[in-house]
This record gives sequence, structure tokens and C-alpha cells, in this order.
Amino acid sequence: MALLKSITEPADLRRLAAAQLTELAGEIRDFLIRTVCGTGGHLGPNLGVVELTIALHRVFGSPFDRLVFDTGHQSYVHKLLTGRRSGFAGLRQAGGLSGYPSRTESVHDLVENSHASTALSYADGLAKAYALDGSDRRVVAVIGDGALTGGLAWEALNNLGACDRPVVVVLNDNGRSYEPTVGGLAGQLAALRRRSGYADVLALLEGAPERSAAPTPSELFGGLGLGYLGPVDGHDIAALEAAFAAAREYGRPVVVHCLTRKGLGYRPAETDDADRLHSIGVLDAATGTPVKSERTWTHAFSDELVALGSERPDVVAMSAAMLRPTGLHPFAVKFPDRVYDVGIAEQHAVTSAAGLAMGGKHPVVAIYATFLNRAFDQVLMDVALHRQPVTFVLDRAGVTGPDGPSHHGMWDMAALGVVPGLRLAAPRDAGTLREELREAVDVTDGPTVLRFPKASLSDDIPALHRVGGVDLLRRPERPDILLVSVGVLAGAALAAADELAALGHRVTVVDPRWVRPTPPVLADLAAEHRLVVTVEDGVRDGGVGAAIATLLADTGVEVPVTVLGLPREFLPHAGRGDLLGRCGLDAAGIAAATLDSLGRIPTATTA
Ligand SMILES: Cc1ncc(C[n+]2csc(CCOP(=O)(O)OP(=O)(O)O)c2C)c(N)n1
Ligand SMILES: CC(=O)[C@@H](O)[C@H](O)COP(=O)(O)O
Ligand SMILES: [Mg+2]
Repeated sequence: MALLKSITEPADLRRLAAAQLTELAGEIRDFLIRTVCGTGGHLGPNLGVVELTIALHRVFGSPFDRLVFDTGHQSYVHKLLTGRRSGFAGLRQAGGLSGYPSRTESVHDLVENSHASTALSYADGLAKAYALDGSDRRVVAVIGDGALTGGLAWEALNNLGACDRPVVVVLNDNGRSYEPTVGGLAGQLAALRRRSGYADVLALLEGAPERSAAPTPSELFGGLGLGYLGPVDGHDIAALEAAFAAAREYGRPVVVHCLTRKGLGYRPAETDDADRLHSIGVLDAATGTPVKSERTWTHAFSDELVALGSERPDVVAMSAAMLRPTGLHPFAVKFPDRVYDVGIAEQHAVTSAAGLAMGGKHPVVAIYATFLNRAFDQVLMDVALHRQPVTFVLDRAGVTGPDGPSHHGMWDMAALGVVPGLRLAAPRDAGTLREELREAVDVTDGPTVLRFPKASLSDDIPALHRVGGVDLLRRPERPDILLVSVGVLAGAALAAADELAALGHRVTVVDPRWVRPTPPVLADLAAEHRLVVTVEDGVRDGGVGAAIATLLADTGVEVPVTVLGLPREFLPHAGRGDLLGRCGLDAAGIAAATLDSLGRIPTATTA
């Protein structure tokens, strides 16, 4: 590790000889395998960009020249080369290194958002700003072939193709998102990958007559007005440096097409046909096998969807390049012609689902809660306006944990709560997940949404009985507090009720199940208590609890409501339980907030 330890800033790279660069690449791979297997993270993607990142930092002068990493999951090597090796022991842990670029960590980092397909737009804007300042700073956007399937990237390419600003687009083409990249673009890139090597393309660009018979370097990009250099061997540092140096002087936007291999240098990743160990938990580094495997909410959804698929031939499934992470793979195996992977294209996924519904199908769009944010208009105007029966299954809802602020799925219940005709359920356990999924696909006149966390499953929580669609989980004699728990927080709510009961309080606990729109029966239940407390793992403002307070106000039920939820903040990366506790959404926090509210109820109204 001597060479890696000697690199504290990119300038240190430029004094290394070629042989040392190869040795450094080996040290970086060893370091990544050893540390990321111990912490979890994006091992496969980062093993694929070792040489590419070394070459980038040798040719471009970060932070004067700006490097923008699309999605940012492949920025570990960049972090190692910019002085953050010592932080990797705490990767993606509370107070530790972020798994994505972080402006507070380094001046070399720019974009923290882990949502794909944004880098080219940032680059376009940065280049415009530098052009206005008369600066000759270069802007380099590193984008994967998967991220290039996102529509936003093509909006940016359309603009870049018409300008003469010095933007370098480094296309990190490993042929995969998680799975092999899909769509017509994948075919085009595959054709380009099969072309001769980089030197041939340079000769072509220089117009050497013997090359004139070859096709133009890239109809894909050239046709848009962008330069194209490549394909380049993405693991040959000298070739990469030559291409980047040519790109740096190109004078207008140019794509450098780099061919890389995801997971290179770690056999379990290189041989993993699923997703080249794209995003891993803690692994046994020697074998590449997970240290622990547990049954999660995703498994419960996956199994029930397969069962539904056998009963309902109209049910089809859709993913935005995340077939396995969202649990759709078993459905795809059993019903290969009824599952669609549209690439990293959530907006297209939603509107295409509206089309499928108009065609008589019932699409189930499986997507991480945070990634649906970018398709809000499509849910609102393409699905709900037309009252189309599309079911959205939002995995990673609530606090996800290690992936940090742009991954927490905390906005859905507030954002989707304003969509007319949309119904949203928050199951509390596997049993209610199965039940509510079936209820959702039976809805024929509008969108339905289910949301559940990135978590292992606990035991099912039985209901005493159901009233107005709401499950009563606890119902003491002469209750004084109504505790409304949303989804997975039912366990914490019941534990809080136990703590309050030990202090003599009598707490009714209910699970609304379908939380948007607000079940009217909650007004009747509230009227029987002297305090209502709502708890949800979604943003508090405009969330479920706020809507319940509005219901009570609209129906004249004058019972105080305490709304507990996530703050309107970007929450850091940390353990999920730790973050929920910090936000007062564990049993102790719920009990304390309830006692505090009780203490503020004027005694005149005390029963
Ligand atoms: C909008 C959005 N959808 C989905 C994801 C999940 N995701 C993270 S990385 C990734 C694959 C990225 O593939 P690529 O851009 O080719 O990068 P590679 O991992 O191959 O280096 C996906 C789908 C995301 N980050 N953002
Ligand atoms: C970068 C990205 O968006 C995904 O790779 C994400 O990190 C996966 O999250 P999970 O590990 O929770 O599936
Ligand atoms: Mg890729």
C-alpha cells in the first residue's frame, strides 16, 4: 500500500512513472476489496474505474477543472486519490465517509445527488458559467452506460451538441447497469465497442485515407454534433491519458468512450452474472458470499407478486434497471413476457405503465421510493388524470440508512398525498403487505401505491379487529390516547404504548393501512380520546399525520393532534435504526413526545 499511502492529492499522481501507476492500480483494487467487503458499498462499479480515475486526475487539474460523477456511486477511487483513504473504515456509516461525493468532505467533490443521469446537465451549466467568466476551466462528466439510458442525459446531450464549450463526457461503458444495459442505446454502444481500437479512430479523425472506408466514428453522438473519441481500453492508463489529453484540447463537447469491466480484479464480482456485485452488504472477501442473509420486505413482495401473476394474467411488472433489487426477478423468470426493464428511465416507466393500463393491463411498477420523485408529474398527469389502474410498489421507503440523503424514501406520502384519486397503503408487516398488494391490483379506477422499508421482516402484528378499513392493534378500556401508526412503525408504536401504560396511560393503537386519502373513521376514533398522536417514517410536513389533523379540523373533532414524522431536512447516511431514533420515531421517542403533549393539554379538558 506504499504507493497509495503516498497519494494525498491528485498532483502526487503526476510524479509517478507508468510502472508505478500499474502498481498503484493494483494497490487500489486490493484496498477496495478489503475495505468495501467489510463495510458494504458499491464494490463492482469502483473496481471498474480504477485506471479511468487515475488517468482523469493525471490529465485534468481538479478542482480547477471540475469532475462530475454521474450517480456518484463510482467515486471511491476519486476519494482515495484526493486524500480520503483513512476515512474508508467508516464508509457509509454515521459520521463516516459518504458513499457518494460530498462537498463537506472535499473541494474535489461537486454533486452529492445519487440519482442517475444528472451529470451532463450539471456539466452543461458549469461550462456555461465558466464561458461567461472567460475561464478555461474544463468540465468533465463521468457517466455510465446505464445512466445514459436516462432521459435527462439526452436533454443535456441535445444542448451540448449545439455548443462550443469545452465539456468532456467520459462514457464509462461496462455494458451494465445492474444487469446488462437495455434498449436501442445498448445495441449502439455494443456496435461501437466492437469497432477497432482507439488508435484507429484517431487515424480516422485525422482523415487518414486508408481509414476512410470505415463508418463514421459514432452516428450516435456525431449526429448530435458531439465529438467522439473511442472506443478506448478503460483499463489502459496510457491510452486513457492520450484520449483525455486529446479531449481536453478538443475545443467543443466530446465523448470519450471508455470500455471497462465492472468488478475487474475480484473474481466473485467478475463471475457474478447477476450484477457484478454492484451494491453489496458485508461480504466474506475470500468467497464473495454475504456474511448474513435475511428475509426482507422485498422478498415478501416478490413472492406475492409471483402468486398474483399466476392468478391474474393482466398483471405485468415494470422496473427502471433494478429488476433484482426491487424483487421482480422471480416474476421475470416465471413470466418473461410480462416484465419490462426500461433502463434508468423512471418517467418513461410511469407513462409507459399508463399506456399498458390503457391497453387493459394492470402494471405493477416496482421502484425505490426516492427514484419515483423524478416521475411525480407522470404519476399525476399521465396516470391519475386518466384514472389508470397502475400500482406502484415503493421499496426503500422511509429511512434507508447508508445511502444517505438522496436515497431516503421520505417524500412519497407527502408528495403523492396531493394526487387526486391516488390511494396509498403502508403495510405494517408481510401479512398486510400481501393483503394490501392484492387490494391494490383490484383497484380499477386510479393509481395505487404500496410503500415499505429497506429492512428485514419482523413477525406479523395481528389486528384485534378492523373498523372502517382501519386495524385496531390495541384497545384498552376507557382509552385516553389514540396512537395512529403508519406502516412499519407499528412495532415502535406498540412498544411506546407499553411504556405509556406502565405510567398509567391507556393507549389505543391503530394502523390505518390505506393512509392516503385519510380514512374518515379516524375522526370517530379520535373523538373517543383526549389526545391523538400520529407517527410516520415520512416527511412530517404535508404527511399522513398532517392530513389526519386536517380531517379532525374539518369534521369539528376538537382533540389535539401531535404529528410525529421525519423533519423537512436532508438526513445524513447512518444506520436506519439510529436515524429513526434521532428523529424521535423509536418507542422511547414516541412515548416522550406523547407525554410532552399530555402535559400541555389544559387540565380543564382532562377527563
Ligand atoms: C434515477 C435513478 N434510478 C435508479 C438508480 C439506481 N442505480 C444506481 S447505480 C445504477 C446503475 C448505473 O449503471 P451505470 O450508469 O452504467 O454505472 P455503473 O454502475 O455501470 O458504473 C442504478 C440503476 C439511481 N441511482 N438513480
Ligand atoms: C447507487 C444506487 O442508487 C443504488 O446502487 C443503491 O445504492 C442501491 O441501494 P440498495 O443497496 O438499498 O439496493
Ligand atoms: Mg454501466
